[in-house]
Amino acid sequence: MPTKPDAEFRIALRESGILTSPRFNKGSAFTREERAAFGLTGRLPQRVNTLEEQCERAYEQYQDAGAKDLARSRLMQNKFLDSLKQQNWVLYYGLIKEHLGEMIPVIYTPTEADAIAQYSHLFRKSDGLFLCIDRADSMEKEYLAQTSGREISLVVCSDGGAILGIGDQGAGAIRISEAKAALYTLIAGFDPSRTLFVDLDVGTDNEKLLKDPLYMGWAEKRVEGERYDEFVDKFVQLVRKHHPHCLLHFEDFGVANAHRILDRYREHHAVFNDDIQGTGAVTLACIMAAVGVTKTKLSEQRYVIFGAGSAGLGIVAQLRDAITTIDSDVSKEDANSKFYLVDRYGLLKESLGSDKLREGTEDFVQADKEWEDVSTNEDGGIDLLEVVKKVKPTVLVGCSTQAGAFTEEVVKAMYAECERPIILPLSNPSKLVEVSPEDANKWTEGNALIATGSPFPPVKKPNGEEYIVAECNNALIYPGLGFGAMVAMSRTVTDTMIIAGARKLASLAPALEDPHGALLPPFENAFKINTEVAIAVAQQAIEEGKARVDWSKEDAEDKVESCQWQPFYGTYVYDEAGDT
Ligand SMILES: NC(=O)C1=CN([C@@H]2O[C@H](COP(=O)(O)OP(=O)(O)OC[C@H]3O[C@@H](n4cnc5c(N)ncnc54)[C@H](O)[C@@H]3O)[C@@H](O)[C@H]2O)C=CC1
Ligand SMILES: CC(=O)C(=O)O
Ligand SMILES: [Mg+2]
Repeated sequence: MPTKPDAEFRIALRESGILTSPRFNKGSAFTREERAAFGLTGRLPQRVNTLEEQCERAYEQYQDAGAKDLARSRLMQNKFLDSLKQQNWVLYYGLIKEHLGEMIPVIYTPTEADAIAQYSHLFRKSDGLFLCIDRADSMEKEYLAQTSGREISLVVCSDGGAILGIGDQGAGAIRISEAKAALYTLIAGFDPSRTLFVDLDVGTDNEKLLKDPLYMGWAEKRVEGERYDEFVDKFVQLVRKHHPHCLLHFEDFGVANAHRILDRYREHHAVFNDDIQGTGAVTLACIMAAVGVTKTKLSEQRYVIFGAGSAGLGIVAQLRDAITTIDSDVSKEDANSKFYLVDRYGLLKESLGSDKLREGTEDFVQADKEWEDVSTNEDGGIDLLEVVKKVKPTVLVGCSTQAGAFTEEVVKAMYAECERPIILPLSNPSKLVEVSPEDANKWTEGNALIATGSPFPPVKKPNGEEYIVAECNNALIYPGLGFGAMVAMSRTVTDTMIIAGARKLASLAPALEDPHGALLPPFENAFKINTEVAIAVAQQAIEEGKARVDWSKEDAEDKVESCQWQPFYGTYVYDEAGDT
């Protein structure tokens, strides 16, 4: 039947049935009334588009498909893999598993950062659950519409407040939740049909997005304070009510919200903040491997952490706890004194005052009188270079989003006092790295022990040997941490469970066998590594009495391996009463 603009169709399809019908799908053009009538409200981002707007977006994508530059062509590979995932999970995961080292940078950092920044322009089809603060009253209905009848063992959510190093990306949050969930499947074996990824849309303060007519999220300023907390709490309680045993993973919340939310729920529920705890764990493993090379102890290092946000504070907490638990003769106060934190106002010191000193930094704030002899900048702050000169750090970690902040002067000042400096520029994506591995290697005459947050090619030592730069990214460990907690049905995710996972990862570092080797194993081996991490975490949960299972530590290996989903087809038999 020819269609007129005002033609009416009576359609029996609903929910994913209509979204996957090429004949009847309207995507983001479904009106609010249609979304309600066809069970689509939580399945689409907030904005309703016209066909003209959809054509504008599609035409941009069509033009991009012909682009020749590397970043654009990587983005096209990312889109290709997306569409493969929408068609066939086994093929998608099977393909990436076979080319893990090559494709992780395409589905994750750095390319995913570009895909997120352009989410509203690249949008084709929605996956995942979109919960908007503007519709908080219907949250349970929308949640159940996507989850009822499904067993959910993992929920990954983000409010988009601080995605990777690219800041507030509003509704682009759905993509970081999706990417992190996909890595759980790929690297640890979470069954994708039991995972849910969520955008908690509370608005955005990103002016570019707010002004963009194609922006797909709720185009209002970010809601903070009580209303925000109530919205997040409503969501957490919903997950606890309907899926009490599932792991709830928080990703890329802004720093203030990230810590508050984690602290609010960590004692009562299996929640995990990847930027705080996952980054802490992988960095701990990396530094454990590095001190293995320098034949020193964690407690013998002096640490300068540049960027005291979610990642920086997570790293400090994890290292401090590891120092006191591994070197048991070190008190918490002694351990605290080994850390020097530098943020946007310079060294964290008392005189910055409470408005510039974030909650959670109290243990590491320096007394001004210890720093009287050090020159200050025009704002009275103490810059990184001065801190490095005075502290003579053995470990320098960057999680500041400030590209190039580890200048030649900073790196050389560190090297002047430390034969094998441990330099970890962890900011993502690659373009935000605090120092390129190539420069760090050159400025230390090949003596630095280096790892980065995003993948980098090997560097050449002065003797011509190649040095593999490890990728110190939480994705190398969070899938195994979460899988171990899930298999053990752990009530909570404790710091000691995380340390158990980090110790396992550190024990697999190539640098332990060969001091010229990488500080962490490569992503190509991520599945095997995370299986071992998961076993260690499940065993620790049992030992601590957190597990809710009737099997013992010795069974952990079998239990973990038997629960892992892997991309195999199997044989299908037609059965009208079948359960899928
Ligand atoms: N490699 C990994 O596994 C991970 C890396 N990251 C990366 O670390 C970076 C920070 O992430 P989050 O901690 O989540 O963000 P965040 O926003 O919580 O923290 C960033 C911190 O850097 C500080 N900062 C900004 N400008 C600065 C300057 N000029 N000098 C010193 N400090 C400055 C901010 O005040 C803030 O405290 C991002 O690039 C992110 O991609 C984050 C998590 C994991
Ligand atoms: C790796 C990660 O979680 C981040 O950059 O935010
Ligand atoms: Mg993150």
